[in-house]
Amino acid sequence: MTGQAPRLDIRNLTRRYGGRAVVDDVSLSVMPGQVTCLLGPSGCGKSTTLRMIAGVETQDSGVVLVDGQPISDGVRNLPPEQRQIGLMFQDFALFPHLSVADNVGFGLKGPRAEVRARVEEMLARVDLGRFIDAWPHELSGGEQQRVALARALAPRPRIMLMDEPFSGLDNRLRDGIRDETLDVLKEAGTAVLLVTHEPEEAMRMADEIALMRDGRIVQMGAPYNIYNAPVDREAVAFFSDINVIRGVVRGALTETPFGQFLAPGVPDGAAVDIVIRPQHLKIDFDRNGSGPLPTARDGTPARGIVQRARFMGNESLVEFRMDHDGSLIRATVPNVFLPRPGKPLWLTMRRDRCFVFPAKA
Ligand SMILES: Nc1ncnc2c1ncn2[C@@H]1O[C@H](COP(=O)(O)OP(=O)(O)OP(=O)(O)O)[C@@H](O)[C@H]1O
Repeated sequence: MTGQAPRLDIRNLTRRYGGRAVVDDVSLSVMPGQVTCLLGPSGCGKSTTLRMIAGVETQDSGVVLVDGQPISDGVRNLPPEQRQIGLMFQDFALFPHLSVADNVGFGLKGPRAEVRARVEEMLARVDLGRFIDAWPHELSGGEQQRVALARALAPRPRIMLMDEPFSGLDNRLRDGIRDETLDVLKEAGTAVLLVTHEPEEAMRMADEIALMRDGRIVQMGAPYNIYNAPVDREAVAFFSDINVIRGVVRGALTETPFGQFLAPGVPDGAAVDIVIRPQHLKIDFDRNGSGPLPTARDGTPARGIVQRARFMGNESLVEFRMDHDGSLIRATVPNVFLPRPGKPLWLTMRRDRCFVFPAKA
C-alpha cells in the first residue's frame, strides 16, 4: 500500500554511555500488524533501543515517530504513559496487592462490565481463566508472566515492545503462547518490535529480522533472506554451527580441495572464507580410495576420516578430520547415520549453499 506511514519509525537513534555508542545510528520501521525482531547477542544494544522507544530512556540523537508523528526527538519527548505503547519486558512485575483480574484490567478504562469482559477474554487467551480471582503470589513464575502478557495486550496498544517476553515460559507452553500472542497482535493490527537473542524465536515470530551487533543493525530482511543470504561470516554463525575453508583468490576464483569457488569482485591474492552449514555438506562412501565424480553442483569431493558420530534426535552429527590439512569438518545428516570412527568418507559442498566472504585479518 503506498502512502501508508509506518506505525513505528525510528531514525538514526544513538545512545552513548561514557563515550561509547551502545546504540549507534539505528533506523527501522514497523508497519501495523507486522512483527520485527531485533536479534543479536547479549549486550549489543537491543534493550537500550527498546527503552528509548518506550521513553524510559532518552536518545542522544535520532527521532521516534508513530504514524508519521514525532513523539521523541531528544529535545521534545512525549512521556512514556502518553505514547500508547504496550510493554512486555524481561523484568515484568505484577502488582502484588492486586488480584490477577485487577492486574490485567489496570490500564483499561470504561464501564466495569466491559473491563471485566476484556479481562476474561485476555485471561482465556493465555489459558489462565481459572486464576481470575487469584493473587500473583499464588501463581508460578510462568503463569505470572502470562498474566503480564495479558495485561500488556489488554488495552490494545498500537505498538508492542517486547523484550524476551517468552523466556520465562517452559518449553512445552512456549510455542503455543507465541502463536497465540502473534494471533492476538496480528488481529489487532499492532506493530510489534520484539527483542530476542534466540535465532529460532526470531525465525518463528518475525516478518522481518533486524540483526544487531555492537550497537548497529548489520542486516535487515525477511527470515528466509537473513538465513539464506547472510551479510557476513558472523551472520551465518549466529544461526548455526559453521565450517570455514580458507582460500586465496586468483582471477576471481579460489582453488580448494573441494574444487573451485567463484569469488567475484575479490582482488587477486586476497584471502576468502568459504562458509557452509553442517547440514549442507554431502557425505559419500569410499570406493576403493576415491569418492564420487566431481559435478558442477557439488564440486570436487575431499576425503575425511570419521572422528566421532553422535545421534542428536532428529539428525546425526558426524565430525571428520580432513586428509588435506588435518582440519575438522562437521556434517549433519537427517535421521540415524553413525559411521565408526576411523572410517574414510568423502565430503562435497553444495555450491548454492556456500557463502564466500573476504577473510578478516
Ligand atoms: N545505564 C547504563 N549505563 C552504562 N552502560 C549501560 C547502561 N545500560 C546499558 N549499558 C550498556 O550498554 C550495552 C547494551 O546494553 P543492552 O541492555 O541494550 O544490550 P542487550 O542487547 O539488550 O543485551 P541483553 O540481551 O543482555 O539484555 C551493554 O554493554 C550495557 O552494559
